[in-house]
Amino acid sequence: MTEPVISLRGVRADLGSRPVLRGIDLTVHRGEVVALLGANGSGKSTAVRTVIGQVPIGSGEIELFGTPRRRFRDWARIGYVPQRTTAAGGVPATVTEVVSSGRLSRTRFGVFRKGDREAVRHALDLVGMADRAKDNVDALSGGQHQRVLIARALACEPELLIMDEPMAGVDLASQEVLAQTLKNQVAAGTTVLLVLHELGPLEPLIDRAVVLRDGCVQHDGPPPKAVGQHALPGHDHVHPHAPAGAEPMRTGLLS
Ligand SMILES: Nc1ncnc2c1ncn2[C@@H]1O[C@H](COP(=O)(O)OP(=O)(O)OP(=O)(O)O)[C@@H](O)[C@H]1O
Repeated sequence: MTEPVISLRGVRADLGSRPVLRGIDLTVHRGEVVALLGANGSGKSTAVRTVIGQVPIGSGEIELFGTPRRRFRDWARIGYVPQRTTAAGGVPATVTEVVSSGRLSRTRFGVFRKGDREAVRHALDLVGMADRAKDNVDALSGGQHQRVLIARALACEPELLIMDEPMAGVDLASQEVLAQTLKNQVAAGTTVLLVLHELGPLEPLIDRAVVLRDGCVQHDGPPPKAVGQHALPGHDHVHPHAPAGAEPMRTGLLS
């Protein structure tokens, strides 16, 4: 087994007065692709948000690349794709501007050099959006927005990719592009933690599934076969996101 890239031990977290994570153990080793599954409200998003420091933990320990999270500073090693939101995004920006924001952590004092601009172009190529580089993100479909968010995460050439429901509300063509992009990343050695509500087209890539139920780990092992997570006991997921083909969603791209 390779060394742990993400390690959560006994992690508890409350949101408001509600205990949302009730003692989670989760380890992702270098090179692994782990799917975090579970019903709506089981704590999947909260778990990944504790990993990247967006949700404080009440107790337990989190390590990133073997370093306690509170001392971890090397955020350029991690690409994060947040859960899509239907809330209005606000700031007008081009596709290149959004993807460039993902490269900032690799620059010195925010100054873009040739290599940085090339990395941004390459990230856009990877998700098949190079021809939309100058477009305003408001002009994109939901699936294209998601490709841009993934390009933003790839722009820093991360060793670890954390994605919260990357396929949610994404049209079939974009799903195929994203699955292929992810496959290439995994082949190149990137470690991946994905929140999913079903395995879908990513199923062949998944090494291990961790299923949450009411803030606890219910299963940690081989992914449920072929049928996806819907076959698991206790599954009652109603997906909250807009269907494919709906009006372009605003994703809060710059937040
Ligand atoms: N800011 C908040 N304040 C209070 N409760 C919250 C907050 N955010 C989330 N919750 C609650 O915490 C629980 C876990 O939410 P979380 O988003 O982690 O679940 P999830 O498994 O990712 O669900 P989904 O599949 O719907 O995205 C839910 O019951 C949710 O209502």
